[in-house]
Amino acid sequence: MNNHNDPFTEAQREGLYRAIFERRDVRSQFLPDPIPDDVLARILKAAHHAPSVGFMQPWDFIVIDSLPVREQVLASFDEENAKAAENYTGERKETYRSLKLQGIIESPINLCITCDRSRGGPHVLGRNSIMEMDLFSTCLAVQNLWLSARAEGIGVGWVSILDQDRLSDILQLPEQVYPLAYLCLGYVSEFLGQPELQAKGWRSRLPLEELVHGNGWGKPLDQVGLSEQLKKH
Ligand SMILES: Cc1cc2c(cc1C)N(C[C@H](O)[C@H](O)[C@H](O)COP(=O)(O)O)c1[nH]c(=O)[nH]c(=O)c1N2
Repeated sequence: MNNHNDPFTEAQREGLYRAIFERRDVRSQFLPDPIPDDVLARILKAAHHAPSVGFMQPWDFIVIDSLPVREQVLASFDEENAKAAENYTGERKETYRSLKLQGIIESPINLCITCDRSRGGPHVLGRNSIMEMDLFSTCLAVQNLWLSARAEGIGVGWVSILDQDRLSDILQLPEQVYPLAYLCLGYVSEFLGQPELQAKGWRSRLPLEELVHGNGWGKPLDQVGLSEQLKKH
């Protein structure tokens, strides 16, 4: 029975939280199986239903299955990744080099989600003071896609170790269109139980209770009940 708040049933809530907690960034576990068009259309629709500043909907979705295009993107990754490795030394550098940070060729589909910075004209409701709001909106489309893909059993990996201008050239983006997210999509052999970077000892999830503050940065949380609850999660 629904009340005015129309809460989800317990099973529906569990499904939503399952998508959130079991979503993973996938690089190594892609299977070559194609993603059926109806499934891809569903997750694109989920992305398109993200909130956006002034209902700007600044996103476009570039579906990439061409091997030559993906090889060009991979070449940019290889170059940028070699530069990134130079930020580390010793054991950390070896660990960095051992990490697999993209699945561009192994995944059956790559998807670039872009942000058209001029969509809807120069004055977008809600974007008068902070111009980056269109970029933030597009990130929400990415997250919607990522979560719905998980619910469909499809893994997504975000590849950001790329030269942005080169990516724009490869994808022939117009000047005002920003390549916000380059994603690899595909069915997977498994979803890891924890972030791969944590499993490989790179970095761990921070305790939530250390990240929640009361009435100002670094101030203790006076809400005692909340504080206790956060420690449990
Ligand atoms: C904006 C942005 C950019 C990137 C990522 C994520 C996001 C949000 N991540 C994935 C990232 O490493 C991953 O989300 C975290 O390690 C947490 O793991 P789970 O996503 O929970 O599996 C990521 N991973 C990777 O292998 N190569 C990459 O270039 C990037 N880039």
